[in-house]
Amino acid sequence: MRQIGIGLLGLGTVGSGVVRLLQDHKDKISAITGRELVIKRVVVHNPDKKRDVELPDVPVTADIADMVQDSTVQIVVEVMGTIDPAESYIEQLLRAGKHVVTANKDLIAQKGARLVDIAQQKQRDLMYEASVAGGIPILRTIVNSFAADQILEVSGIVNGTTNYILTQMNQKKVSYAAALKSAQELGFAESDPTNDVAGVDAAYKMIILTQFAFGMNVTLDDIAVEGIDKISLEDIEQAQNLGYTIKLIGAAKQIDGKINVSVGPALVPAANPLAAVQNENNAVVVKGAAVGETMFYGPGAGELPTANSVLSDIISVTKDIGIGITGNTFNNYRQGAALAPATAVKSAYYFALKMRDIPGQMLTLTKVMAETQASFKQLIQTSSDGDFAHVVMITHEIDLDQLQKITTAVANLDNISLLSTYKVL
Ligand SMILES: NC(=O)C1=CN([C@@H]2O[C@H](COP(=O)(O)OP(=O)(O)OC[C@H]3O[C@@H](n4cnc5c(N)ncnc54)[C@H](OP(=O)(O)O)[C@@H]3O)[C@@H](O)[C@H]2O)C=CC1
Ligand SMILES: N[C@@H](CC=O)C(=O)O
Repeated sequence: MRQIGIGLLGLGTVGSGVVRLLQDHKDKISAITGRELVIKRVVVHNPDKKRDVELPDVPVTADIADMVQDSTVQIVVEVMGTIDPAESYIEQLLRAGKHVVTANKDLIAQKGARLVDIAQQKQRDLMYEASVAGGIPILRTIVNSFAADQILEVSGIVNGTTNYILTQMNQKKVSYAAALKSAQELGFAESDPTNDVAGVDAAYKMIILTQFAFGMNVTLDDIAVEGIDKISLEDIEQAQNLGYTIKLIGAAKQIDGKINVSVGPALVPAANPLAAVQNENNAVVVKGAAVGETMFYGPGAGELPTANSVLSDIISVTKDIGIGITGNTFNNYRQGAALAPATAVKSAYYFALKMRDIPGQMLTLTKVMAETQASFKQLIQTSSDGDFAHVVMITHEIDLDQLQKITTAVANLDNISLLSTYKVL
């Protein structure tokens, strides 16, 4: 059987999973592709590090030139992460005639368009299924199965680390710091987890999803991004008492023909299926004009689930090589949609407030709401410790301008302070 030479750029969590799946499912992959997939070379940061996968006789070096010049390698799997030097490495590999499969959402979200152009010029494949929602095959599903539908919204939980942290805080009352440490140990978090907890990793995934769903290129500057780093155990408990779970939600929606993209924590009602998505699992809801609402669920991070998505790309590329059709872009949908203005974006909001327990406080709050032309869905006193009362207010849908006005007005009140604000789904 003819061989396809695979090169690995990175042999950490995902790279090790790719090796394991290639070794464990060798025969099935050969039966499906008609080729024997053989790892020919590995490039890592530190070639002397002990690995927990065995690759006898495969050269492991730290120099990208070794990979670029290796004529036995046809497909390179980039699972090292970061922009610099990954962007330059992939460019060199494509220009040298290699096909590239990557799980690197930072890179695809920020530099994808340029790399896609290079791949097309060189008639090479560049695929990145694992870059969004780890083990859920969402990108290929949007390309293939939603091709004829008009997508109205793509939203959900697209970061495994933050969902793991929030689940641990919710179910086991584990502290934020301890839950993050455990997500790192389990291999869900990025090597620097700042982007995970700040919502930036989810925003990169929403950039890619927006490109696939709406054919539109957005940048990080176009997205309102908020992370989970300020969420306390008290916030989580309070939400739970009211029948909600706090989740980090990414959403790209069509509003009057324009697109809004956001990432931030939201209170999800217990009856919403997203509330049941636990630990490192992700769920992506795709609403189509024809199909209605669909939801895709599965592990959003971790060694083998992510490696499975990488392998699905390797197999696609292998098939393309076999029938001589390489160089088609992963997603070729492009349209000139515009961004929706902030005032078009509406949601219900939750406000947790602490107020001095003196007469007239609820009236003061009601006045703020009336002046902002906003209305309450719920206004509840949740506790009182004598001098102070804790109050939760949930509004009907308001726009971002009203949200800002309420927040500013409350900040100017003497005896009421705002503890936290969250969107409510
Ligand atoms: N972990 C996950 O669940 C998921 C990860 N991803 C993405 O997959 C990619 C890899 O993630 P993950 O496996 O977790 O990362 P790891 O940190 O576990 O592994 C990174 C690997 O890249 C190597 N590496 C780092 N810098 C360089 C460099 N300059 N030159 C050569 N090799 C380098 C490291 O080498 P060495 O081992 O010698 O240090 C290591 O083998 C990232 O883009 C991540 O965002 C996507 C979906 C899920
Ligand atoms: N750090 C990411 C890994 C997968 O993309 C996450 O936690 O989702």
